[in-house]
Amino acid sequence: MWGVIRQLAGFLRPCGWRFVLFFLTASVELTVLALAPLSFKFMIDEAIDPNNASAFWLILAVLGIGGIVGVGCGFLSDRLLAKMSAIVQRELRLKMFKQIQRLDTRSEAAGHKNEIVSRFTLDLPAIDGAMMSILTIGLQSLAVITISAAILFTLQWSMALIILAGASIIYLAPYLLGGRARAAFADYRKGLDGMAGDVQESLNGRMIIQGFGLQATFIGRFEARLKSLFVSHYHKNKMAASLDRLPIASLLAVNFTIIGFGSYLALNGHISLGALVAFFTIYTSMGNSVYNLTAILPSFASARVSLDRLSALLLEEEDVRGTEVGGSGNSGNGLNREGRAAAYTAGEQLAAASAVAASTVNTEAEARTRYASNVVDPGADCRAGAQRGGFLRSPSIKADQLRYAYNPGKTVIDGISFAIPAGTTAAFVGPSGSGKSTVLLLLLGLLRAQSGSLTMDRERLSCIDEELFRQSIGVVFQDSFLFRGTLLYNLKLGKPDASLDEVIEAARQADIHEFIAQLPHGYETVVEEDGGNFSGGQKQRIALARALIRKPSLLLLDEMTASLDPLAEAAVLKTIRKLAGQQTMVIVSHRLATIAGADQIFVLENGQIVERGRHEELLERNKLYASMWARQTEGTESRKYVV
Ligand SMILES: Nc1ncnc2c1ncn2[C@@H]1O[C@H](COP(=O)(O)OP(=O)(O)OP(=O)(O)O)[C@@H](O)[C@H]1O
Repeated sequence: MWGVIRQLAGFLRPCGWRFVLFFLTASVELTVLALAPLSFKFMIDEAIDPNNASAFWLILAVLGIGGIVGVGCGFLSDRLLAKMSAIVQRELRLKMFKQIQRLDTRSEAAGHKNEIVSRFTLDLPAIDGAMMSILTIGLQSLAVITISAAILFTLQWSMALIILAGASIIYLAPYLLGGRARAAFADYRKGLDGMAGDVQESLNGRMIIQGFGLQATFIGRFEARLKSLFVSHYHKNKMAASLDRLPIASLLAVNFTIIGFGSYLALNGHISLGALVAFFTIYTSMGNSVYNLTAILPSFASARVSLDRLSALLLEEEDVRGTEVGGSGNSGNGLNREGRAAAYTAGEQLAAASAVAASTVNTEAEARTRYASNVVDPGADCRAGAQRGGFLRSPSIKADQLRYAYNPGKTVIDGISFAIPAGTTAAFVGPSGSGKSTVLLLLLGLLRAQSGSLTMDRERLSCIDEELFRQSIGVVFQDSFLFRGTLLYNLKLGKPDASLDEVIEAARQADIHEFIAQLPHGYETVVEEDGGNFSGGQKQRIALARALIRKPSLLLLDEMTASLDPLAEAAVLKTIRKLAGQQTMVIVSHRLATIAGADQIFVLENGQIVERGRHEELLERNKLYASMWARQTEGTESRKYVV
């Protein structure tokens, strides 16, 4: 519980003066609330019993003024709390969103999209709920209990002692159940993630499900999911109810003891009637507070699980960066410096991630750190006064003994070396899984080689400012994702300050302007989810225009014609051919017709370059490339639409 409170307190840091003011106003309100029952003692013993009217009015006036001040402070603290909750959620949402932007594109965490989404929809609200509970019910109850306990001790110490002993018993059950409750909450949350994944998958794949008549299979699978979710749901509810019920039972036992013992003391003249009434009133409000505290325990257990899940994602990010830190140097490395700093801040804020998360995450973290310690530091000796910005002209590229493995022991890029002169077109081809896309991600700086060096214009990639570097390159992936918004919005993502003329010029270059111009809403046409209102070829050309609008000095194309029909492919290739020679271009493709006109072709097999040269040279060599070409052109007319 203290771990959760500590972490939540850390989140409140951005609230600054608001938190201090909240604490002050809440303290005034709570002191008034806790002292109010004492007025009964004074009213009975000082006013009613001795029949003293002036004491009566004085006590009433103090009570009234105290009430007004207390309520006023209460209103103010409510407003402050509302603002603080909104601030904390805004900060956490932003932090998480930033983390997602930095996630290694191929990391395991990035693959679990539903779990990431549920961090926003389930975990952040759970954390908000716990924070609100602590700052309202929790704070109020604690203040009332502390002040009441002090008053009770001054009124009658032996009864106060019994009450405190009773209060400890009330917390015993939740304490003992805590671990199991946490496990039950985590299990249920995981089940919900799985269910969300099923729903999303069945929506995404509905064409295949319906086309293959798989509805019954998927309903069956969902029923199986619901069956296990039912068990974890029931278990979670049972634990939450036990956390609720056991304290009530203990409270009743303590009540019984207090009523009996208090009345016995009054009966024998050990305490006054006023003191007895005050005692019971104070005890009742204290009992309520004790109960209220126990009632928020389930939200603690839930918040604990949510904090663990948040930490796991943030630490996952830190791990990935950790590999990069090892892999790309430290102080001299401009790339991702800001990202690492942010990851560290986030890591610090959630540093005290619970033992549960820490144990699972750390095992992997340790493995990665050990792995990363073997990594060469290519960023350690950036040239003094080196060009740190983006490229003004097309860069030359040189790779020397590049080596990369996603997982320790499984090398995917196995010591490759190549040189691509400025302004030329190079292609990486090879069988599926040979490492083509990995090379592209290395060139993009989205992955960092564990050893070897990669230079652009003789400057190490790790020395080049990441932001400026990305601004100078254009990239088109096989999945040419279009975002929600208009076509204009999607095209301008490549260059937010582009004028309409620039947009049209890029669209013309990508051979998509004519098509857009004849749409009823032209560039203002709204893109449906997943670009559903455009064909694959149209999406590819829109994506190409998005890349071209920034006039990139380096253009990277990853399997961009793989999912196109021959006609669409021919159109896109015509566009690419026009672009050849204008900038350095790297194309990754397993369709050789796409790249046959490239200045250099590198043939990858099992992460190694096994052949290199121009199309004709490779055909003459009559090895892997030639056999791939023969297989792809077998029975078809030789494809002419080459780069
Ligand atoms: N995130 C990842 N984690 C672990 N291994 C990965 C990951 N991504 C790719 N790999 C592995 O790395 C190897 C190279 O993958 P890559 O995607 O670079 O190949 P490719 O030549 O582009 O394949 P394809 O033509 O099928 O797209 C493959 O064996 C693949 O299974």
